[in-house]
Parts: sequence; C-alpha cells; structure tokens
Amino acid sequence: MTEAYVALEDGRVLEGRGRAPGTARGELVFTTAYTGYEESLTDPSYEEQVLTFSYPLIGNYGVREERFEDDRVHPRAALAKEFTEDVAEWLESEGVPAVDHLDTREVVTTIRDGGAMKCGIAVGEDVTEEDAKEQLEQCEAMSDHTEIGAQVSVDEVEVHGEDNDGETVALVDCGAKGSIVDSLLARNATVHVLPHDASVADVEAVDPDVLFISNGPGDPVNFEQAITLVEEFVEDTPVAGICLGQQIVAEALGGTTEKMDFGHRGVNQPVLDLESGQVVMTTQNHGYTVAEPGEHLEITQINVNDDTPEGIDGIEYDVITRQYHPEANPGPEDTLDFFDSVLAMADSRSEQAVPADD
Ligand SMILES: NC(=O)CC[C@H](N)C(=O)O
Repeated sequence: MTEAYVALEDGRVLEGRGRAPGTARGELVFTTAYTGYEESLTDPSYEEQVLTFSYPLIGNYGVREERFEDDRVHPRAALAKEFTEDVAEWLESEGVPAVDHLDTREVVTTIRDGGAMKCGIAVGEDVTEEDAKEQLEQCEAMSDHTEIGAQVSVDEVEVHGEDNDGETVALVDCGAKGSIVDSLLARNATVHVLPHDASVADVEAVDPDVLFISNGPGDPVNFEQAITLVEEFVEDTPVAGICLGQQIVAEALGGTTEKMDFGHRGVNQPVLDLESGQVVMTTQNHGYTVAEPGEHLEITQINVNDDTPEGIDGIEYDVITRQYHPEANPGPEDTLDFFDSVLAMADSRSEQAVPADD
C-alpha cells in the first residue's frame, strides 16, 4: 500500500492510506457538507488549502463534470475517512494528493481547538514522514499568498449571455464559482467576467448596471484592485458581493476584516435576517470575516452560531452583499432570491438614469 503522511503544525504526523500520490502543503480546513464533494473540490475559494471532509464517505454518487464549479480541482490536497475509487481516480488524474483512512473526527477537533493550521502532505510508494514535514516547513500562511487572485481569475474578459436583454453585470472574478454566473444568466442578465485586476477603464467599457465582486480564496486585503474598483464606482453604480466579495466591499468602504479561528465551511450554517426575523440555512466556505462594517454599511443578517455578519447593505449607497453562498452548489437553495434582489437594485438604478421625456 502507498505511504501517506499528513504533518500538522502542532507537531503531529498522521498516517493514512494513500489514494492519489504527490506532495502538497496548505492551510488545513474542514467542511461538514455531507454532499457536494465535486462542487467543493472545484470551488476556487479552496485554492492553497487542504480540504478535510468530516462526512465519512466521499464519492458515493460518482464524479460528474456538470457538477463542477470550475475546470480544475482547487484544494492542494484532500483528506477523508473514505474516498470511493471514482474520487480517488479523479484526484489522481488532477495531480491532487488524497489521503483516507484518517480519523477525520480527530482532525476536525484539532482544527476547532487549535484553529486552521498549516500542514504538509506526502503520498507515494517511497515517501517518508520527513517529506511531509518538509512540505509543512515550506507552507506559507494564507494571508501571505498575495498573488492568489492571479491563480484563480480569468486572464481576459469573458462575456456570457450576450443575447439576454436583462441587466448588464460586471463580475470581477476573484475566483468566481460557475454557479454565480449561471444564477445571473438564469435571470436574463448579460455577465461580463473581468479579471481580478481589471482597471477602472475596463469596468467603464462594460458600463454595467451592477458591479459584482465574486467569491475567492485567501485574505481580502490581497485583492487591492477589486477594493479600488468598489471605491471608484460605488457612488454611481450599484455594488454586490458574495463571500470574499462582501469582505472586499467592507474593506473598500471603511470597514475592516479579520481571520476567524477556523471559519465556516458546510451546507447548514443558520443565518438570521435581522429585519424579518427569519432564519435560513446557507452554504458557507470562508476563513475571514467582516470585523467592522464601517460607517457606510449596515449589517442586515448575522450567523446564528457566532453572530458574525452574513448580510450587509449600503446606508447611502446601493450595496448588497452576502458572506454565504446564495448560489448553493453544494447546499440549500433557500437564498437564491439574493440574485433577484441584486438585479432589482441594478434595474432601479438604470431606470433612474433614463432622462425624463418632459
Ligand atoms: N468563499 C469565499 O469567497 C472565501 C472568502 C475568503 N477567501 C475567506 O476565506 O474568508
């Protein structure tokens, strides 16, 4: 059997069964999602992380490309109690190391007690504990990946739904999930997907009804240009954001963000809407959070478990953002109407812009 080692920042080295060979390093995180492994493994927000599945059997309904959120696997490695053959083969074909037969409950409690931590992985015929430890030594902290946007963004503008006659969306791709584009297209929008470092002129060329900042990996302060775009456009153009997008909007408008101990990753995170009193179930995948919204933004929704901000509105600007993933995939579709709200906000602004006849 192939050797497989996972070296943790707390000094321990776990031994498991090698399912896909290679060496890797990254921030060790866990998701409690019990379905949606294809979506999670192709979610660009997991770039530079090692994803542990707390649900014990991963792969029991196969691997189908139509469920992918992007064209490649993003976590640096994957850990589980048991991967099916389908998933192991898929990860091997993607060159992403995989280890199973691990006590994932122990991994989860370690992360919950010690916080998200660095790890090193070595899987293969001849690898040793030392190889995993060497990976760990070379592992950078999440916030030190300052160029992470370039790893996950489109290089050139892509236009989707050109023939749609709804709103025009400039989606700044900081690692956007495919389902965000799909959710907008399903509502008749035309979506211009712009690189993470798009210039003010690039956005002006689109003349969007809404500037939409996507989800994405790592520390929001590393997305300087997206922060600048929000600052530049917020007075005249409605702004929306999902996950990293919410954090970038807060950074742009006088708020602050911070790293959480171990983040929220799963498909049953309860969120309370402060105005309606309604609680919805949401999909989440984040390790940073808005700490202070600043004077231009107000918190409209909070996480029931830890009170962190989940929904934010502009006070004097047209802004709505969500920390969770309204597009689901994986997870519940309770909050898909976020996209209706974003497009209604865009529509009301474009109507105001039409000069009166008289
Ligand atoms: N899903 C996301 O957009 C993640 C946002 C950010 N990278 C975080 O970890 O908090």
